[in-house]
Amino acid sequence: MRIAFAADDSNATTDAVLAHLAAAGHEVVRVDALPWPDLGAGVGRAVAEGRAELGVVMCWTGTGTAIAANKVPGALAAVAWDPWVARGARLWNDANVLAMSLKRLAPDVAVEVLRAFLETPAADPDEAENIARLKGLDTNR
Ligand SMILES: O=C(CO)[C@H](O)[C@H](O)COP(=O)(O)O
Repeated sequence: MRIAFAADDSNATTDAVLAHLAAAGHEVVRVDALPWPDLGAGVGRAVAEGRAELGVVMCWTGTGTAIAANKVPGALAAVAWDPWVARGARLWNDANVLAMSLKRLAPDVAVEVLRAFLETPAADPDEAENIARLKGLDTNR
């Protein structure tokens, strides 16, 4: 799968995420933009324009890059800090960008969260109406 990735810092957690993406055979599309609003929006655009199927953004908290990605119509970014939340973001929200804190998640936890996000299929059919409403908000701004 093609995964757009950007982070505004690097440490053992970002290294573990990138190592997992490579080991799992994903093609990583690096978005080299700074500061964090630009990198979040850059990953959002990469996904919304079809240059990547999913995106991963990482900043100190995960929140700023998620907010920035969510400014791009077609990008649905979710902050996740454990695998259950990451699975829910895919199943119930159809999220296509995962945002994680590079400061607060240990490397092994970040990889578990990432795996849950990547391995969960998008959108439970029971949520179709809610997800359509969510996507409709893009055009109602
Ligand atoms: O978590 C973040 C945004 O939500 C940033 O990573 C944090 O604020 C540091 O950014 P900068 O070094 O550009 O001031």
